[in-house]
Amino acid sequence: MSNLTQTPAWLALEEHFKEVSHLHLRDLFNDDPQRFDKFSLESGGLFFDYSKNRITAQTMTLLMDLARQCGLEARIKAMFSGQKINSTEHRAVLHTALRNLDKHPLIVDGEDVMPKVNAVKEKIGDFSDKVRSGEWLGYTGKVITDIVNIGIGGSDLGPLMVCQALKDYGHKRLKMHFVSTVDGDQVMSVLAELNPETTLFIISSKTFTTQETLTNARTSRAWFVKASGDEKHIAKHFVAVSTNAKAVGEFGIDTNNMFEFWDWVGGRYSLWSAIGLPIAIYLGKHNYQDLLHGAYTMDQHFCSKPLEQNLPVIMGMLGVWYVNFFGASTQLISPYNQSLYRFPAYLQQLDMESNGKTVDLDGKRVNYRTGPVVWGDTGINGQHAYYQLLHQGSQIVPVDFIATIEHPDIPEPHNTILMANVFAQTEAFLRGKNEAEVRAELDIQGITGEAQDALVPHKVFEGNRPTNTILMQRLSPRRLGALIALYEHKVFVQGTVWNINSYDQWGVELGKQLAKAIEADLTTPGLTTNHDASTNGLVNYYKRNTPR
Ligand SMILES: O=P(O)(O)OC[C@H]1O[C@](O)(CO)[C@@H](O)[C@@H]1O
Repeated sequence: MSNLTQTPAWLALEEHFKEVSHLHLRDLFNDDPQRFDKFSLESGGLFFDYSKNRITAQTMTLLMDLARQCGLEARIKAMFSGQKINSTEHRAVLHTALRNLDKHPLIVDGEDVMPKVNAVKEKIGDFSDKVRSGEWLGYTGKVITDIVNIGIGGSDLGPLMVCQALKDYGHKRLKMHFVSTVDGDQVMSVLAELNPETTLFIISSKTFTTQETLTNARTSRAWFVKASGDEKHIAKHFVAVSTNAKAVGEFGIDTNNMFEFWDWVGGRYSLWSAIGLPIAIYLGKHNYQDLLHGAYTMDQHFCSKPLEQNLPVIMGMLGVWYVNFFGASTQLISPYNQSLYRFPAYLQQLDMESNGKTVDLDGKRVNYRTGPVVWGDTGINGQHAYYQLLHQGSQIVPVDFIATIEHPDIPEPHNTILMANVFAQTEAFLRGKNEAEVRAELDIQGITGEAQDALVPHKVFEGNRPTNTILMQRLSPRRLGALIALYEHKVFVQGTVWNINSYDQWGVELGKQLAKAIEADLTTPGLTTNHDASTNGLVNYYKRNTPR
């Protein structure tokens, strides 16, 4: 599919947009009492209400036509069956194999990958059992109390997000720490809290070449060896998760203490692999398995449901509708559950590293918009910060509300107030407040005449702002697994329509390359002159002022 904007469905959507873009959600709801029932569905324990979108039944029909004309169904099959859809790296994309609970063989390069997937899963289960039960002891015979995951990007965000989201299921003796940035402040503050006798470090890096991770790992190892007095104790306190056994060995970690994964698992899709080791240790292998099970349920739904009833497809195509036809450039993720506070950051990598591309699968520059800027924080904090712009600003920002019905052990009225805000915000985005309503309110307050006229334009809300709402009973491993897989597949759907490779990330390489060169400049005496004037100026300013 070479020219998306010339497909019959795209052209039909352009015409359709002219007919429906002025329609107001208030009227769409008034005209159709069944709208909520028509535009909501449930899967994997996630209830998804998409009725508050600027769509009609015809919009959905055309969006599904577009998905079909872009070959979505065949592409789903291609991914799940292990075809090398990551074309620039010649790799299969098989994070779904890691949660393939039906254990069907999956052939990559002539080999069934399931036996090795299951063997690593077993190794993770055994190791996590040992650490949790206290069988795994530190060099002085004490049980492990602190786990430090050292990794960045996909080797950090997934485990971090899940451990925080599911902390109610976490082992009470174990404290989890995550070190990602090369800013030494983070690693030094974490180390300052720790007792080397009871700390386990997990060095997580797909490539085992990432500078930030290796720098933090070396600092931690030096701290540990100094405290323990002997390198031989490393074996009890350092394990690695990687695809690169050679580099792990060179770093000084016994490869028996390495948990393997494979190049067909993308970094931002890797929490299902051994990168999930901290999750398994903290939550226990049964909860970890439940997380995988939740994702598997969503995989099954995604593979089997017709596009019209397929949650990730609907979600993905709604995103296409806003990005490509309404010109939305951002997507807000608004979880109303404090435990999900790193979920937007996790989705930022998932979505933006996947679909932040401008070149299609044939190497041609696209002539349409692709992935939006994904951003967010917990919703209730957002309401008191940036929601003003969402309600009355000049751009359209689609919002995903994510909320949980039960919050065990939280006293009322906290949850009732929280949920009231979820529903109120989605209602406010839908209906807004028109001039007549504003005037009626001001009349009641006794503000009339010129004073009223002056205030009215400021108090009017246009409404008609699109939202999705995802509800789940409670934030459990299964529900979270399904939620993460939902977003993974949504990203896949959009990447398919935009005809881009969602599984490479060349865009992060240039900065890394230049940083290496500049690092050398920073430690070379004398004036630096080999960059543009601004970069030279900044480097030289730094060199003049850095205390050495
Ligand atoms: O796991 P690694 O190889 O250390 O990479 C960490 C992260 O760095 C990136 O390659 C981007 O620089 C991500 O895709 C990846 O998740």
